[in-house]
Amino acid sequence: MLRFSARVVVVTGAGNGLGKEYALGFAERGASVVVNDLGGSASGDGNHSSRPADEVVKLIQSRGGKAVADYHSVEDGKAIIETAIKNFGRLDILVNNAGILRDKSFMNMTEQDWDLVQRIHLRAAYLITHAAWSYMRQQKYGRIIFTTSTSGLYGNFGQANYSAAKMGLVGLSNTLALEGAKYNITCHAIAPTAYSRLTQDLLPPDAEENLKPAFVMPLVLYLCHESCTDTGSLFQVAGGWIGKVRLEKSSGAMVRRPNKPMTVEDVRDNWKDIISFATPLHHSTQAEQVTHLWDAIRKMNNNNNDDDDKVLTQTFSYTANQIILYALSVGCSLRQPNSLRFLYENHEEFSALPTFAVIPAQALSMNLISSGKLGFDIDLLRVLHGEQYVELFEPLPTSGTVTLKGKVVDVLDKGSGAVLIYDVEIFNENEKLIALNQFVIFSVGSGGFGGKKTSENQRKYLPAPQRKSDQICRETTNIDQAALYRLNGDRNPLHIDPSFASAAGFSRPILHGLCSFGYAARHVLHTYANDNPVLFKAIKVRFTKPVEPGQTIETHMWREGNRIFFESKVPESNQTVLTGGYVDLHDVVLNINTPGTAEVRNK
Ligand SMILES: CCCCCCC[C@@H](O)CC(=O)SCCNC(=O)CCNC(=O)[C@H](O)C(C)(C)COP(=O)(O)OP(=O)(O)OC[C@H]1O[C@@H](n2cnc3c(N)ncnc32)[C@H](O)[C@@H]1OP(=O)(O)O
Repeated sequence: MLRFSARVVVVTGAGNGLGKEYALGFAERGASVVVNDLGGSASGDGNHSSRPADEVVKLIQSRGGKAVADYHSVEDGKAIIETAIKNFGRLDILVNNAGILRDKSFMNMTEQDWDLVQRIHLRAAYLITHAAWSYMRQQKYGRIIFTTSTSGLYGNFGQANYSAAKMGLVGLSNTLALEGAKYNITCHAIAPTAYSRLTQDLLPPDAEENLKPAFVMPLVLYLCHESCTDTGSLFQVAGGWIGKVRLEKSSGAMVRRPNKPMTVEDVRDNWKDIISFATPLHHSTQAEQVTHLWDAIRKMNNNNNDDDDKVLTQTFSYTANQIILYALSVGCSLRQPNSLRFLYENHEEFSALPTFAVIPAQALSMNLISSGKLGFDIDLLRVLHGEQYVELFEPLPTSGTVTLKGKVVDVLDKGSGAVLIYDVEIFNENEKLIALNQFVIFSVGSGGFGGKKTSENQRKYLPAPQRKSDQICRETTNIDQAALYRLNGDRNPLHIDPSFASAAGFSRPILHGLCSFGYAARHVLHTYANDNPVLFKAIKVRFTKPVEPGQTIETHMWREGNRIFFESKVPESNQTVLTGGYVDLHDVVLNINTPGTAEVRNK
């Protein structure tokens, strides 16, 4: 049982409804409670009375609990906090609950209606929280709840003043969560719906039974318990249902073009992308949204290099056939029910596997070698695929013509070899950037030329967490896997010709790195996204050892939020072949209920 012994709680507006329920709940679990209530009317007009607060205090005391009444207006926030300090010597929890309504259509709303609601909800929450803050900071502990409303989140006719004040509280809670973090002060906003004197005229007849304040109280108590260290969240809660609410942003569009004036027509022409939620973004911190913005600006500015003779541009056309061939070549099979969408062009959700993005990009790689833009000659006998990064900005089209722009990012001297890093961007028919690839190619024995050793432009691979993997997916490749995969366009003889493979130092032809990459990506997508390609955002991996066709790829996965770390092993050789891998998802949809269960789909 979660207890609040030795904790001191202030609940504002605790004479009735939700506030009363919170006060009773805290007291029952051992807290000392300041029951604040001015005893005013729902509109804030008329006389005040000490009765509501006194009755709640009496009820608590009759049940053996500890409580004192406080009759100050929430506008006297400091005085309410002093009641807690004077009576109980400290303050741990503040529940901002008091409120009034002055509902009127916006047309008829007076300045007084507006100001009073702002004062009681927003300004008073500032005043009382500010008074509590210094105590909480000093003792390095605090739990704060702000009461927002679905009227603010979704709007509500006749509540312009209330909606505005309630959304103000969400912003206040978000920022205080950040400022309080290092002092162990957590802040949350809740949007409750409950039957009370404030809402009785607005709710349907069966609301009293189904929307009891008692169905909101347990969430507030849990958020205020010392064991709950989450902070900065917004919850909707009513009738026993609780859900977290977050902001969602469309993936949007960079409508500005390098060195061109930005016009109204640019906005009109990109409107579909600006408002499309096909691949929504969820930024949980300011830093995430700033990074996203600057990435978009940087990408746009980089496109300025169109005339740069280092950029290789070409188009690539494909049909559903290539989408299906690719899916088959990285292990998709009708044995897996969810794979039909990748294998059948008439399936209603026919889609490209997200890692299909490497196929157009690979076509450009081959031309890069012959274009002279590398600045040096490549010997296919020496090159091995070293690392790969793919990021999608929207799902790949299932047919059409895309434009590719490839550019060498850096050449590194690694001693035992040279490392070539190049980016390939993919644009759709509307010239929108839809995918980014970064290839890292290792040229064995070409190092020692005195070049730089690292590049800040190289996408970093990331080590897996130091714990046993959360999930494992295992699949055996076919002896003809490379023979099939090469039909996608990478006709490097290393993958089919025994004498070429032998000259390159291998006992037999090896699998394309991008083929094992496709398998591992499928494993993650299957396990954490229910094979839904729309949830895919980005992937990075390093190829550490070759895989031979016919061997098994066993992918170990660790989930950290929406990032899935992974490594792949080949049990037959007992070697780790892919390391430092991660897949970023827009959202996680777990496919396997029991953590750690191996999903075996041997052919
Ligand atoms: C434009 C051209 C287009 C051509 C496209 C053709 C693409 C395809 O057809 C080719 C393929 O698909 S090949 C198949 C897939 N790849 C493989 O099998 C490679 C497996 N990896 C290896 O064998 C070794 O890691 C190996 C050999 C890569 C490196 O091993 P070592 O030499 O033992 O290196 P090590 O001593 O471990 O490290 C030395 C420095 O190199 C860095 N490094 C290591 N592995 C790397 C890798 N995979 N990618 C990038 N860098 C890598 C290390 O970090 C180290 O650098 P530092 O000293 O700075 O830490």
